[in-house]
Amino acid sequence: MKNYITLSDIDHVETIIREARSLKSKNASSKPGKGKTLGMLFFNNSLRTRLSTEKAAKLLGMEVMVMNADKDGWALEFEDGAVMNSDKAEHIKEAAAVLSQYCDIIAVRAFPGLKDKEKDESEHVLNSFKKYASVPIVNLESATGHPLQALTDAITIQEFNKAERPKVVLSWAPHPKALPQSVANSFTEMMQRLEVDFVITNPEGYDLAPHIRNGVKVEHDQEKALKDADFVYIKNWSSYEDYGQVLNVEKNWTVDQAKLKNTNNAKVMHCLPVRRNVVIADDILDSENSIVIHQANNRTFAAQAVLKRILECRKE
Ligand SMILES: NCCC[C@H](NC(=O)CCC(=O)O)C(=O)O
Ligand SMILES: NC(=O)OP(=O)(O)O
Repeated sequence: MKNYITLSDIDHVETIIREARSLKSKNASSKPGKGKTLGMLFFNNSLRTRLSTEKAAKLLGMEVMVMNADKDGWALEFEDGAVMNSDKAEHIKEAAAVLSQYCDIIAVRAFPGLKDKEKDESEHVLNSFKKYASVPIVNLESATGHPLQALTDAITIQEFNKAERPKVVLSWAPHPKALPQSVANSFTEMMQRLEVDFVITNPEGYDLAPHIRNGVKVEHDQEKALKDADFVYIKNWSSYEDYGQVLNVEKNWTVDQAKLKNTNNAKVMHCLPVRRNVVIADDILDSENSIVIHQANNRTFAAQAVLKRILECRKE
């Protein structure tokens, strides 16, 4: 694996899930990261991604440097040929080249602006790092995807699954802020690569991008969609059609125990952080149905499997 920017960087999803689970089950003794440095740049807040990726890198023997790039670094210019006489002090060309001398892998979190669809879809931040850095790039959640989260989610579903072909439902939930589609996008892409029956449920106006859905069934009736579900993944995202907007939704989409009634005693997942009683009710989060804490733990092993692959590829 050269980079981990989108799920398409994984050839065989089952193999890397197996590897992550095996890393989880034993204390890694080999340290393929010895003498190597991971640099992590955050343009947005994080708890899990930041700490689980740092932990994963250290388990592999790596040194880790973390920077809150939005607060502590120079404001970066990404446009080629820009006349930098305003607020941007440093160009990505220099920043990425310099970082590549300090780090063996660069990991970046950069959410979408949610104003300009084309700009967000071009993934200009991640792709500029890829273009101007000379080391591998890892996506820590970008404008359109969160592939480390999706790998975590696949591991978690496999661990809890009892059915031959489980029914997995991605259910949109309300949120006061406009959030990225990234988590929902990567989860949707990942589910298409697993042996599951996958359904998305969201209000009208909230359908994910057609190239992400790729023919996946969208059921606008949440109750219908949840019927017989084995796993319910709950997540808010802002509108794709009315790009980045929070639309008026009449029905109550918050998931609570009453809504799980017709499921197959579904396990409930969320990437976290979750706003209690807006996205998911307390009566789920504090119940046996919730596997969100277990899921968050798997972030470490997903990151460990990905970093290990990248380190091994660099050695060849
Ligand atoms: N990586 C996990 C989720 C990150 C982000 N959530 C948030 O920004 C929530 C913030 C809040 O609840 O105010 C998202 O949905 O993509
Ligand atoms: N799930 C996740 O990415 O969490 P953080 O935003 O806290 O990193």
